Amino acid sequence: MAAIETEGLTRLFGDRRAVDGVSMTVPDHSVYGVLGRNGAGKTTTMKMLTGLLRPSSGVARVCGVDVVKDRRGAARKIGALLEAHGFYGHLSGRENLDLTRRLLGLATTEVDRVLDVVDMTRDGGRRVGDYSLGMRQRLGIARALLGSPPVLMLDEPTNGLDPDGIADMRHFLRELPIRAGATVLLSSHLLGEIEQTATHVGVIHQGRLVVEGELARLKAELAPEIGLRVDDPARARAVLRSRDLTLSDDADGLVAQLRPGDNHDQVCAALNRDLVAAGVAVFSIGARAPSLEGVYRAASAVSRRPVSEPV
Ligand SMILES: Nc1ncnc2c1ncn2[C@@H]1O[C@H](COP(=O)(O)OP(=O)(O)OP(=O)(O)O)[C@@H](O)[C@H]1O
Repeated sequence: MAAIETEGLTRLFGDRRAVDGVSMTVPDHSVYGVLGRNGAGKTTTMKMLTGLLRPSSGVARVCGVDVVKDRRGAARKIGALLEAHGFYGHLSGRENLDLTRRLLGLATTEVDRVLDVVDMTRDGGRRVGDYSLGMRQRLGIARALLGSPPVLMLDEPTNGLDPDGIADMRHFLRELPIRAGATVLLSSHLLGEIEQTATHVGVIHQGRLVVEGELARLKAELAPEIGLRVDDPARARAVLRSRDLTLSDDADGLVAQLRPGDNHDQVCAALNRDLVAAGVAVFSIGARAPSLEGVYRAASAVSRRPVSEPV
């Protein structure tokens, strides 16, 4: 059984379709990354799954439990890190966790267990007010882990962290299914973030799920690409227009998408010959490794932004 399954999940705000007919499948024990621009509908989707928002239509099941018919039952399957943490700064991390533990009626040993999972056993006795943002984020995940929910839902888990904190958190997220024995659903507007942490990806664009699947498989299915750096991209575009290629821009220059079966080396040599013959200086030309950016570009056909920028 899938950890999360939705069919035609839709949420309207007035006549605005924030989430529009999303049918997604999050496999058990995957790290599933929901990728989309700001306002794409990621948070609204997560809120419907956790029972914070009611769907306008459609069905969603968490570990087989329907989120509308049994909102509490479904919510019990999920540990979520959604918004501001709301920790008490004057209490220690351990004391903060203990408050939630008591509310949930769990054994006292739960606090030690979750602190251990997030590698914060040593810092558990310190005041949360003295924690770094990254530590507070980990404490938020520790709280989501209380009671061992089978699904963890993390909305933009690296938001606001510094580069070291981001690297640590990404490493931690990759290990989370093993450490916590859970399925992880995380959202991000950063391609690199999903690429480095997720086993599966779903791209949401304007409320719709435009592509979904195992990341490695989606990459493998991509048409091969050639990256070009030239002195005059506009001229190069004009020269290459005669060839049957899809051209787009990226941070480093131009990207030419080949047809399945095309031979990289031969196409590279031919493009190089054409460009040089037309007086365009070619700084570099070569095959590009299939990337999530390619998957995103192919799926939404809207992103022409550099890979380092948020989608
Ligand atoms: N309570 C609300 N009332 C009206 N419109 C809303 C409400 N919540 C979200 N929206 C709108 O729904 C759309 C989707 O928002 P959502 O927060 O789900 O996007 P997101 O992908 O999570 O973006 P971000 O990364 O910025 O959080 C946006 O256009 C947003 O303005």
